[in-house]
Amino acid sequence: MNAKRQLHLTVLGSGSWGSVLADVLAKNGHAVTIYGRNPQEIAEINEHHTNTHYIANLHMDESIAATTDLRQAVTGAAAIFFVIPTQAIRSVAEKVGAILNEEGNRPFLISAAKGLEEGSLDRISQVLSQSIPAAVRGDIVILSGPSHAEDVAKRDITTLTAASANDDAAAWVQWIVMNDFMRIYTSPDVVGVELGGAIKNVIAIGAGAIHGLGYGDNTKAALMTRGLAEMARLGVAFGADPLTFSGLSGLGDLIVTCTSTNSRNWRCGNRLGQGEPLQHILDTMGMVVEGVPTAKAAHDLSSQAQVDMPICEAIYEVLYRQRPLQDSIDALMGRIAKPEIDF
Ligand SMILES: NC(=O)C1=CN([C@@H]2O[C@H](COP(=O)(O)OP(=O)(O)OC[C@H]3O[C@@H](n4cnc5c(N)ncnc54)[C@H](O)[C@@H]3O)[C@@H](O)[C@H]2O)C=CC1
Ligand SMILES: O=C(CO)COP(=O)(O)O
Repeated sequence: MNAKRQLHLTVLGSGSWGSVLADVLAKNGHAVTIYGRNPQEIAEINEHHTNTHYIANLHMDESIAATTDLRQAVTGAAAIFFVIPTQAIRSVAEKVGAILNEEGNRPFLISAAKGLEEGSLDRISQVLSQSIPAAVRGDIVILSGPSHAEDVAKRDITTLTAASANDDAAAWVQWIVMNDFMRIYTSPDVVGVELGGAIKNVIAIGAGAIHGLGYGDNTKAALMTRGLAEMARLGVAFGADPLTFSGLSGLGDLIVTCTSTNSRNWRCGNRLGQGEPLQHILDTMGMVVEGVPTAKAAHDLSSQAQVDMPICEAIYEVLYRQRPLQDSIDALMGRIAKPEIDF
């Protein structure tokens, strides 16, 4: 991998995915800076090359420079990876935009986060393009797919999709991330890739919840397959290619998130299914559970666009309307009979 030309790449977010992605990029031969807001964690990365709260057993590449200084992090970067929770992206991106306006390095912007912004209901590429003017940045690329940080840290073979309106930008990201255990595909379908990554987190809360309630494999398969139909229906309403949802950022990520105890969304659902209150789960998870705010945004978006998403709606009602889980499941099963394919 060291045959690649060394680029200065910046990762914003020193949580589990940011730390592992920074490590992959550094091991690919690039000069990587990671930005975080927690001084203790940044000091731990610089001094011990670990980030134990977020990712156990990872010895990060010792060339990685960690900083709490956003200006230092983004100045001179060829690309900036946004790997912070969706709801925080706009505020960080606006600060990045102001810095780039003065520095003028015009980096590519890569989102590796998955969610919809509450209130605006925007996808992350929309948040980035609104917050950072086109004159001070390169193209926007979405990097998404089945990739639990814990498994990537172990160099488990992992596949992702790099999606951009500009094929060359997607191919560039493919080139900088790909190595002997990371295989990256490109896609022009930004809307489909982003909506798949966002909605699979909501469905994964449902998958955890049915597990916590004691349902078995048939129910899990039903939830995942009908959940996939819902994300595709939403995507098609916003111009996505329905085939994208059978790809890595749709079905692929749905599989990994709905079937793994590594998933924070699955774990949140599982604990809900066992009767724990949502707020207590969120207060003690210690990491982001993207499906919770995205369930609210998906509820608002599907209502506005008049897209039928009964499973996501049931999960929204459990999370935000205190509807008992079993009652929501019974209501789903009591719906009118219908054909399977109904775009
Ligand atoms: N963990 C994983 O396996 C994967 C996560 N993702 C996505 O990546 C995004 C980040 O997830 P994780 O790293 O797992 O979350 P995490 O909860 O492990 O870490 C989040 C990090 O963001 C930081 N942060 C939060 N608000 C911030 C702000 N305003 N400014 C600066 N930093 C801020 C936190 O301090 C923390 O370091 C999410 O959208 C997630 O869905 C995508 C693929 C894999
Ligand atoms: O997106 C992910 C894996 O691809 C991570 O999912 P969780 O946020 O549920 O852990």
